[in-house]
Parts: sequence; C-alpha cells; structure tokens
Amino acid sequence: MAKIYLKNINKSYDNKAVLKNINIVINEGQLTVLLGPSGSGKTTMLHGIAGMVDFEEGDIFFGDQLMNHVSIDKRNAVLVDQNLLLFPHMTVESNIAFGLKMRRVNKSVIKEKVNELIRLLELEGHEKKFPNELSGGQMQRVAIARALAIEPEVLLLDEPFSKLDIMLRKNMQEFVRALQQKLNITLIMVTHDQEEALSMADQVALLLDGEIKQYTTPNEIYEKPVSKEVADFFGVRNYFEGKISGGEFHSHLGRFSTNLPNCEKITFMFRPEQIGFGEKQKDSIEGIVKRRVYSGDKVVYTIDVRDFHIHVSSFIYKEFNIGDKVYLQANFDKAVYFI
Ligand SMILES: Nc1ncnc2c1ncn2[C@@H]1O[C@H](COP(=O)(O)OP(=O)(O)OP(=O)(O)O)[C@@H](O)[C@H]1O
Repeated sequence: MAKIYLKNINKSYDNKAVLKNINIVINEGQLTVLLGPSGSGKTTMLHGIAGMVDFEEGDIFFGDQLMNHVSIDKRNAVLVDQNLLLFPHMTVESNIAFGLKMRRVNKSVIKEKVNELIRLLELEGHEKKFPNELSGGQMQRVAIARALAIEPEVLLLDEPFSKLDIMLRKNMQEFVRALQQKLNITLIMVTHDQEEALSMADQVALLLDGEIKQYTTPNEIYEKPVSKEVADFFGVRNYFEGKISGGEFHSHLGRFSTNLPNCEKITFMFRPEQIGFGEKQKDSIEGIVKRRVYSGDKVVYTIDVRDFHIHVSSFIYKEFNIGDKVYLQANFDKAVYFI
C-alpha cells in the first residue's frame, strides 16, 4: 500500500533546479533508501517529506491525504539526522520521553513506553546516563528511540550512520533494519553509500542531479541498471561497444557469439567480477596483466587488450603476475546491454 506519494515535485534554490519532476510512491512498512552522490537532492527531498522544506511545484500525499500545506508538527513524520540533537542536560530516559511529555501523555503511559523503547533499542543500564556518557552508537539508538516514542507514521533518517566507525556502522545498519522489520514501520533513509543502501533497503531510489534515475529493489538496480549512468554509480568499469550482425557481436576486441538480433550500435556492460579467467578458446579475449591490486578477499587485475583496459576481479586462488598472458571469458548472452 502506498504510504507516501510525491507527484511531479520540483524545487530550486537560487534558480538552480535541485529536484526535477520527482514522481515516487513509497510503500508502507518498507525501508526505502534515497541514494545519490553529494548534492543530488536527497536531503531536500527528505526535508520536503518532513515538512521542513516547501516544494515549489507538485503534490505530496501521505496515504490519500494531501500534505502540501500541513505543518511539520502535524505531519507525524519524524526526522533523525547525523547531528542527533539529543538534549545534553537530560538523561536517556528524559530524552526519549520528551515528545510524549510535550504531548501531555499520562505519566504512567510515558513510563511504560520509555521502558519498552529502552528494551527495544537495547539501552538497558543506560537510562540515567547523559548523552556525553554514551558511545556514538548508543546516542544514535537514543535518538531513534526518541523519534519512535511518538509513534510516527514515517521515520526519516538522514545519513544516520555517517559519523560512526565501520564496525559500529555495520552493527547499526543491521540493528535498524531488524527494528524496522520487527515494527513494520515505513522508513525512508538517505545515504550516499551504495553498500549501505543495497544491504538495508527494500527499495532504492537513485537520485542523480535532482532526478530519480531508477527506483527498484537493490538486486535489480545493481544487476540491471537501466542506463550507463546508473551502472557507473555502482562502479561498473567495463563497457564494450560494437554492433551485432549474424549472431555475432563485433567490437574492437574481436567477434563474440551472441543470440541477440542484429543491431547497429550496442554497449555491453560487465562488472569486474563478471569476467573470468580461462583457457584459450573460441570467444576468449587474449590480454596481458598490467596491474594487480590485492584487497584481502580478492585481487583486481587490469588487463591490457589492444590498448583497451579490462578490469577483472578474481578470488585469490587464481594468481597472475604483471606481464602474464591471460585469456578472459565474458558471457555476452547473459550480460546487461544498452542500445
Ligand atoms: N537552503 C538552501 N539554500 C540554497 N541551496 C541549497 C539549500 N539546501 C540545499 N541547497 C542546494 O541544493 C542542492 C541539493 O542539496 P541536498 O542537501 O538536497 O543534496 P544531498 O544529495 O542531500 O547532498 P549531501 O549528501 O551532500 O547532503 C545542493 O546543490 C545544495 O547546495
């Protein structure tokens, strides 16, 4: 069911378009990630949903209710960003209870709710601490607990883990994903980190220069990018251009069998892990190892093929040295292509 619908949204700052004709339906009870590089408009979009920024054109709906002129406090969408803004003079408990106190909720109900959130966010033993006595991850969990206390319809997270170190970041990613699934909340998260987006999201919207270029599942956006610019964002390094005629792909690298129909111009896309090393045979690409970069679980090779560079990643058990002659295998029947 659609929870949030942004319809024909446009926004500009100083005559520069920051959001361009955004149309997106965000599903209820799912984790949707707005992904994109710095300056692509992610935060502006999130702030627009929260009611902190007015869109110039277009409509925003929560369910079937038009929210364009509904103020921040009436939207029931709570934003947590990297600054957290916990109240420094209040304990963990008081921070979490704050929104409920403001709403004049009955004291015993507040106590019950706070205890529940302390348990849920694994903050037991920290109830009486002040924010400066907490670790980064604990502060993050308090901020999320405080946001959840008022039972928002939508939780909005803006780069929530960007200040955490890598281990804590991974823990918090797993924690928040599990929490979102357990509570079945609608969560919209902004990040520029593709790994974070792919590992956490039900749906990913890729924003480039104020436009949504693709909006789909993590698997689909990674495996089947709709354009070269989407593929580039996910770090594709190999594009082979050419034409197809008579069951063969003709390119400057040679001719390769394919079952695609004739076509004057086509670009195949291969990730480094989609090209393999093999024996010399029909359709293999002969090249020389120019560079090898070891990165723990794999080695990434740059292979020189007639002045063209092909990037191949391989598990450690296939070891080649600079100057080695190698034969590459690329399956043009299974590859993604752009026409
Ligand atoms: N209040 C503002 N006044 C003027 N320009 C703004 C304002 N807020 C954002 N911008 C501009 O709008 C563009 C998009 O900004 P936004 O913060 O939405 O991008 P972002 O994708 O969230 O980037 P980041 O990951 O760096 O936060 C940027 O060029 C930014 O400089």
